[in-house]
Amino acid sequence: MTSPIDRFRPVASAHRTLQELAARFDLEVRGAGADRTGHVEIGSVASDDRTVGEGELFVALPGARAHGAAFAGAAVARGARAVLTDPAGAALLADAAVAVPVLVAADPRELLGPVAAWVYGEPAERLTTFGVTGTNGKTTTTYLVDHVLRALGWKTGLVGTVETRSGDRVLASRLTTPEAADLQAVLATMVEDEVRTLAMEVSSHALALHRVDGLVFDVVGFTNLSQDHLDFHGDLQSYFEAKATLFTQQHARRGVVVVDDAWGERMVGAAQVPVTTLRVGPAADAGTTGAATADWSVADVVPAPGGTAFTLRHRDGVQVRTTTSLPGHFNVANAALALTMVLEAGTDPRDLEAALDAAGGLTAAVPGRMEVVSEPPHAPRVVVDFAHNPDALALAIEALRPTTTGRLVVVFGATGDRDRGKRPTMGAVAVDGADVVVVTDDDPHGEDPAAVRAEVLPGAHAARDVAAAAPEPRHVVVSEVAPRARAIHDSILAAAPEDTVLVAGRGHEVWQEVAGVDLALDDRVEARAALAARAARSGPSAPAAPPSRHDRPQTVQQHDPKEPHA
Ligand SMILES: CC(=O)N[C@H]1[C@@H](OP(=O)(O)OP(=O)(O)OC[C@H]2O[C@@H](n3ccc(=O)[nH]c3=O)[C@H](O)[C@@H]2O)O[C@H](CO)[C@@H](O)[C@@H]1O[C@H](C)C(=O)N[C@@H](C)C(=O)N[C@H](CCC(=O)O)C(=O)O
Ligand SMILES: Nc1ncnc2c1ncn2[C@@H]1O[C@H](COP(=O)(O)OP(=O)(O)OP(=O)(O)O)[C@@H](O)[C@H]1O
Repeated sequence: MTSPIDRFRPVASAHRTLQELAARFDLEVRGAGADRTGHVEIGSVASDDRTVGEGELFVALPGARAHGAAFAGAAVARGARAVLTDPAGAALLADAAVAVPVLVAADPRELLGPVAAWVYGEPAERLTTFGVTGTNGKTTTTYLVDHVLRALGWKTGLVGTVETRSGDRVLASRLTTPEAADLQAVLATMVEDEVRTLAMEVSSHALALHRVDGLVFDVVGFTNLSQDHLDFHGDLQSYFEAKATLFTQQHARRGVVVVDDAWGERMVGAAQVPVTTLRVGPAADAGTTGAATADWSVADVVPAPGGTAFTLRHRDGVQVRTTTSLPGHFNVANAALALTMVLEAGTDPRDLEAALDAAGGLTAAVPGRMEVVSEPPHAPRVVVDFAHNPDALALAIEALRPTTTGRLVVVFGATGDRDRGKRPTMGAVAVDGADVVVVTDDDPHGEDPAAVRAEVLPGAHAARDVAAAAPEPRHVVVSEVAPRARAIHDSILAAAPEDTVLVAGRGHEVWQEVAGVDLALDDRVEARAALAARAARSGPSAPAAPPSRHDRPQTVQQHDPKEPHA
């Protein structure tokens, strides 16, 4: 039976028997056919019944919304030959009299990765693997690692928020870091596709939920830590601790840590694997602040044709000079981290510099990350970015300020049903950096969009009043406009050609979840429609404006990459 959810799955696999599986992982066997496990072969593993194919092991996990055992019957109907579950799941299956053997473990979530890796023949061992964690910069750094590896001539694989790629084959991602069974199937597919390297994002959710168990990365990287995801982790310390588990022998052989913030220093202290430090420093003093104490530092950051040039220098004198086309000082940090990770994997710095020279520098385009939709002189500069927490929003604004000759306009909202604490702070940081702040909706999910905006606005209003009363007053305009497409449209139409309009928070996303329904909404599409409307307004020779959807959002099927649901 074909899978209703697209995913990578290897064509061939080791075909282990249930008897071998039970012996290898010390599993109790119950249920129908428990005495014939030596004759039952499994070729692949799934933890969601909607992805099950013929001859699979279905791992039924207890979850926040359901117990996977509730879907075991459907999984067997789709071809599952056995079920692995916990004692509670086994009890449910005994009642349901499921017609296949049931393997029982105390915590099958912890076993899922190692079991899948074993079934697929430990594919990660045949790849050079890079894992990136941190609050901001995972996607960008992962793309940059991939870009560097390709420049070096490797056939590469990539796993992250935007897409999953095995060589030239691409699927849109549902989670930033896939569930363990799906991840191991991706790795096995990459081995079949003769991919040699993996660059992958590792979210804190993935670490807490054992999605990367069974995978030991050759090199892991840490970008930074700031407030996000506290709805899941509770507090920053727990969030940090989840990230820190990546820097243990269970998950990594060595690590690279950006030590620009205190969390980086703490990560070095917490790491249980050898760690190399990288200090990029703030834009003003890159390469000087604390550079002497870090293994690698960044120096000589200057504007260059097509981007920013910088030197990554080891304290023993070895260095690599290159350029990145991605705007913003934080992207120099992402680029430096990507280079350091590749160097830590054993690449010769001279080979790296030569490969980057031949490739024209770090020119990776990252969808929805500081993506420039239009440039002056005839239209305002419009930039779509994924910044959806206070730190990222502040840095995205800061990155655009030096090159904005007019007003800096920021259109953004906060996510519903997620970390409420960051809402007023986002309002405040937007006002601190911009001239015009338009508060709109992000993904409201199940929350009333107006109620989410009402928690962002007090932060914006308070910061606006402080700015107006300062010795050198700034008069920031704060408004509330919804729905989001209207906010984008109105802001672009109102902007002067010398202004910059930053549309922040949703980046590459193409669905907006409102009251449990996903609406088609792509900030880049809306921005282009508004730009075309501007062009049509300013002269008869201008191209006709495509219709904007801002008054009539289209209802579509469920799928939302940032806050996905299975
Ligand atoms: C907190 C969290 O991450 N939860 C994820 C987790 O949910 P859960 O364990 O509670 O599972 P559940 O929905 O109760 O279902 C129980 C079991 O039944 C299975 N099931 C469920 C329904 C069904 O029809 N058939 C079926 O087989 C499920 O696959 C699961 O194994 O497993 C589910 C199945 O894979 C995920 O959909 C769900 O993602 C939730 C919805 C989610 O949005 N996660 C986000 C927050 C997330 O993980 N984000 C990070 C990135 C964060 C960032 O840095 O921005 C990510 O790595 O993507
Ligand atoms: N090194 C960085 N430091 C701070 N902010 C950054 C950094 N890199 C990117 N950002 C900002 O964070 C946003 C998200 O970047 P990116 O998608 O690369 O990070 P991420 O860690 O994958 O995010 P998420 O976990 O939310 O998917 C960008 O759009 C940009 O505004």
